This record gives sequence, structure tokens and C-alpha cells, in this order.
Amino acid sequence: MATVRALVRRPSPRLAEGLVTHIERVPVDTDLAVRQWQQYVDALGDAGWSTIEVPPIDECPDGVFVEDTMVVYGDLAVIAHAGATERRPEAAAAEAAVAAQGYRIARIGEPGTLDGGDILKVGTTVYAGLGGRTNEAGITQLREHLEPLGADVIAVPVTKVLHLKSAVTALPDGTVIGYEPLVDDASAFKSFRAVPEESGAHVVLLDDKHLLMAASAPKTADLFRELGFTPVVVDISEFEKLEGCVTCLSVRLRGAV
Ligand SMILES: NC(=O)NCCC[C@H](N)C(=O)O
Repeated sequence: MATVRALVRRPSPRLAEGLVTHIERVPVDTDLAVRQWQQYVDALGDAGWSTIEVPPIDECPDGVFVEDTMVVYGDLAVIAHAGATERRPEAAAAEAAVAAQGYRIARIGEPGTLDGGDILKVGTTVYAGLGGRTNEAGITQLREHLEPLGADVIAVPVTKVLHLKSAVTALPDGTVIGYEPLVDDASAFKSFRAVPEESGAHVVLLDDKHLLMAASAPKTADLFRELGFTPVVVDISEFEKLEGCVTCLSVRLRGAV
């Protein structure tokens, strides 16, 4: 798997004001969050990835969750139209950053809304979470952009968590993993495996063997070791307090650009 670049975005000093929807607000330690973010970026670097910083957007507390600004497929970056209006200013600089990496640009627009965190790619299958942040018009527009590139866009329900990728991600062989109490419809996926912890459902594929995941899912890390993977564990507690996970802290650029 050619894993080369990732977009990241430094946390805002106002991070603690970030949105919370499905969990109770608890205090966020912004200094600790900055250290955790650096450790996350270092973990990508240690795996051989180069990271590109999107200019910070201090007036947007949730800007660090840069994955939500776009969906990248092949040589195309589809710029999202955030379901939360206060997050919409985050997209412009992210668009400029991905365009500078050579990607073609398309955009989701009104009446569509879409957050990158609702999109899970498994090969040419693109699962799109229909829920609080992404609507039917957004998914229709995404389909129009990606089908010409050979993608099959499948809408799946998301009601129990913020984003589809808060509920499920996928292993290198395409098996979708999720913490069942938070998955609306496991049968929507071609292949599904349950994991024992909520944040165990979140992995970034560093390569075919190494899975970046949160320290808050130790039982799932053990499961992944039994399956032959090597977990690379980062503590992202301060981002988890804002419904963030390892996936949403970067945009992986795996395309042929
Ligand atoms: N892709 C993601 O899971 N993003 C997390 C965004 C968290 C942020 N507090 C929000 O509610 O938008």
C-alpha cells in the first residue's frame, strides 16, 4: 500500500469549545491536546508518512478534525460542506492545501451537507453515513463526483454516534470493524467484525500491518495483535472528549497524484 502523505491541522487555542453532540461535555486540557497532537503527527512520521500542515484556523475550535473537510478518492478531492454551520470556514484552507498537492477539486454544495468523517472507503466501495451531519443531497452529490471514477457509493444509517467513522472503520483486508452497540446496521457492510471497545473501532491503516489506534482501546489492541497486526497506539484523550478519533485528525492522501 503506497502511504505517503497526510494533511494535519494544529489544534486551535479554543479547542475546548469544540462541539459535543452525543456525549457530555467535560473539560479539555488544551496544552495536553497539543502534545497529543504532536505525538499523533510523529506516529505518522515514524511510519514513513510525510505530513503537510493545513494553516491553523484558530477561530474554529474543531479545525483540528481536518478529515471532515474533504473526501479524497483517486486524484479527486471532494471538498465537504460541513453539517455544522460553524465548521464551514474550515474548508477553504484545506482545499488550497490539497490542491497544492496536485489533486483535482470538486465541492459539495447546498442543499447538500457532508462531513468527511461520514465517508468510509473500502476499495472501490464508498460507505456514506446518512445522519446528523451528512444528508441525502450530500451523498447524491458525492456519488455524482465519485461514480465516474469507478466508486460504488452506498448510504448507510448513522444515528448513534457523530459520524460513520465514529462507529466503523476497516482493516487492510476490507473487513469493517465496529463496536456493535453503536453500529446502526452491521449487515449493511459486506464483511463485519465486532471489536470490544468503542474506540477500538477506529483505525488508521499506516500500512498493511500497522494500525494506528487510540490508547483507550487496549482489549481491541490485543485482538488486533492476535490477528497478526501491529497496533501503533497514541493517547488522544483530549480529542475523544470532543468526539474525535484517530481517523479525524488527518486526511490520508493515498491517491495516484
Ligand atoms: N471525523 C470525526 O470524527 N470528526 C470529529 C469531529 C468532532 C467535533 N467536535 C464535531 O462535533 O464536529
